Amino acid sequence: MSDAYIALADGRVLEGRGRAPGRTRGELVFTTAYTGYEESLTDPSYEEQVLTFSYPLIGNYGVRTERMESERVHPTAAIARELTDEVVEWLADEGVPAIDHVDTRELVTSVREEGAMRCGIAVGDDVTPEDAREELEACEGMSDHVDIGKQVSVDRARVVRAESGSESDTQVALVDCGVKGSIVDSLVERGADVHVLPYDASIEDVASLDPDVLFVSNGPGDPANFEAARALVEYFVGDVPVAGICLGQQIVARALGGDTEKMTFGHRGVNQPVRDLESGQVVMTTQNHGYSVAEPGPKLTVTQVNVNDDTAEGLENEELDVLTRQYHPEANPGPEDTLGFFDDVLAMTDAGARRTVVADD
Ligand SMILES: NC(=O)CC[C@H](N)C(=O)O
Repeated sequence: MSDAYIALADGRVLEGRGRAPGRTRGELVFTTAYTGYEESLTDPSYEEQVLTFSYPLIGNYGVRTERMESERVHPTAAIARELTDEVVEWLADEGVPAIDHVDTRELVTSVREEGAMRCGIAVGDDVTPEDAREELEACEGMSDHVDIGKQVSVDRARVVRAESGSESDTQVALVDCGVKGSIVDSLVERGADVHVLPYDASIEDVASLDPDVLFVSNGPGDPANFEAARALVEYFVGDVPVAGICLGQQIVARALGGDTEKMTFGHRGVNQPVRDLESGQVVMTTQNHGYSVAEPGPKLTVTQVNVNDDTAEGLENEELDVLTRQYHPEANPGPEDTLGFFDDVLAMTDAGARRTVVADD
């Protein structure tokens, strides 16, 4: 008898070793990241997903709060070949079921062949395969989580200032659809004040800030379920520079007449190659997404593509001041090739343009 079961939507039930107890469900996905498990486990984009690590040994560096991207663990469960006791303790404290001694190669190849799939998890001394199957039956598809933004966004607006007590000449209105802390940090470190707004902020909420940039964050689920953020982009584009990361890119594309689609198993890892179409340069990027921009629409140009599958990694409209990335330029975890994105975003603001003129003189 095992004490941990994973019931897959394809009908199979896998056994493992129970490390942290509980029953749950979610969309089964995998990351190939070999570093940054604290960042991944606290990335709000993993809400409602069961995260399998393809790297076999997770937890070697302990549990470091300074590496966390939010205040809690977001995947509903964690699976690895081997989890350290320290990571297991953290997950157990957070009430997040954890399983190891699983053949993660089998899980990963199943997801690779059949796509991200719903699964049910049951961990504990007296659980049965039937418990995991019950969880699976109750599991909704990712697109059915129509108000997933509410689960991960701030309840009310808050501001993070570059310098406490004084106002920066760059005010960013950041729509928090489940933002990673290091995205806010990346903007603040570059001198911007960041107003973190709820995912369903209104046009009036944004207008009252008179922002220099409208920034749509990363986040979980289907971009089609973020109607309020889409409406903000549609309203402000052309008057205010617009930027977005990951879910943000998808929302911006949808707002400007483009379309998104679900990928088979997505991109999750820290070595996804991306080519810039103008320079030809390839950079290594961190990624975590299951949807992609299938159609950029009439106003956006695809400026960067994924080398593996040609999906859109960067969108731009220079005249309208729109700049987005599908990958995670904040690189937490991951290679830092792409941090310049934040400089490029801030260069779209009036203050940024003034700085460029001074630098050019
Ligand atoms: N990291 C993200 O922002 C993920 C975006 C979206 N939820 C997707 O899976 O494609």
